[in-house]
Order: sequence, then structure tokens, then C-alpha cells
Amino acid sequence: MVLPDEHNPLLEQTLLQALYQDISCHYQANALEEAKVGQARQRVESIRADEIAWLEGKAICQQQFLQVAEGWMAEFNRSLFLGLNAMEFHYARYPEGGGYALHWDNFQGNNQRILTFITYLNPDWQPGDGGELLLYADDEQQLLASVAPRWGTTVFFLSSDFPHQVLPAVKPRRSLTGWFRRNHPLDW
Ligand SMILES: O=C(O)CCC(=O)C(=O)O
Ligand SMILES: [Fe+2]
Repeated sequence: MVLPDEHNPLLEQTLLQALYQDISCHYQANALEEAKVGQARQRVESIRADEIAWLEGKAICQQQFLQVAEGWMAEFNRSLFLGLNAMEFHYARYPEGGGYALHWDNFQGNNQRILTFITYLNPDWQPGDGGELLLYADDEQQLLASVAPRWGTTVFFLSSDFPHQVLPAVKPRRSLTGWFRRNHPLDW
């Protein structure tokens, strides 16, 4: 499901603005960390070039966002019976020219991430800037959707059903990304 930026009923503009300020402050304060790949958690920029910061509710806008997300989780459980019981979110900033190669959001044998969420925090994103999210069918061949990371555009998809990649962009690309999870009770 892709919600276009202009009429996003899920996230208020003031909250998007505050989240944008927050990720910008993290970047300026060198508080973003290089994202790692694979179960060995290695940095491989050719696969994944972003820098991230997990939301821990330290800023008021993070608390507000997490509250909104709690509401979505309750609603997803009520209307779609997804059995979600946990969530995790991080800011991500891809440098100019950096992307994320084709991947799945769950490691093999693990399907605790149920629903992937992304909202984009890029003011003035123009056609030709790149940075599209490409979503594929589970054969990893058939392209299903190409989403430009425009301000406030918001995407949800089932984490175990859609392999995807992020194309390089001509300028830095910012997002808030997260997962609604069904954690095994013994893992808590
Ligand atoms: O930013 C995006 O469009 C997708 C990011 C992504 O695939 C991920 O963080 O796993
Ligand atoms: Fe992903």
C-alpha cells in the first residue's frame, strides 16, 4: 500500500516536520551509525549505504510518532488479525549515490517482521533525483511498484512477501523505516 504525500491521512505535517528536524540533528551531531548487513552484521557499502539511528523515544517527536504507531498496530490487529506485538523504527540517511541492493526484510528462517513501514522525509524531491524503492514479486524478477521517496509518501508491505531494493539518488535521501513484529513470547 502506498499513500501519496499530498493526502497522507496517517501522519500530520507538523509531526513530519519535527521528524525531519530530528533526523537532520542526528546527522549534524554525527549520531547516525553505519547500517550493517547479514547475520554477521558487516558494513558493505555496495550492498547497503545508509546510516541509521533507532528511535528510542528520546525526542518528543519520537514519542509522538511511537504513540501514533501503537495506534496503527492496534488497528491492524483489530481489522486484519495480524497478531502484532512489537515494533521497531529507525531513521535512515542514504548518501548521494548510495542505495540498498535487492533484499528481504527477514533473515531466512525468521519471520518475526510482519509489516514493513517507510515514510520519506525528503522535501523537494524531483523527478530524476532517483532513490526509488522498487518492490518485486517473490520471484525477485517481476517489478510490482516503483516509489519515489517524496516528502510524506508512506509505504506499508508484508515483510516476508516482497523483496525490494533502493536505487541510488543524486542527493541524500532520508526516511523513517520500521517493522511491526510478531515476536515469539519466549524472545521478549
Ligand atoms: O527506504 C526504503 O525505501 C527502503 C529501506 C529498506 O528496504 C530497509 O531499510 O530495509
Ligand atoms: Fe528493506
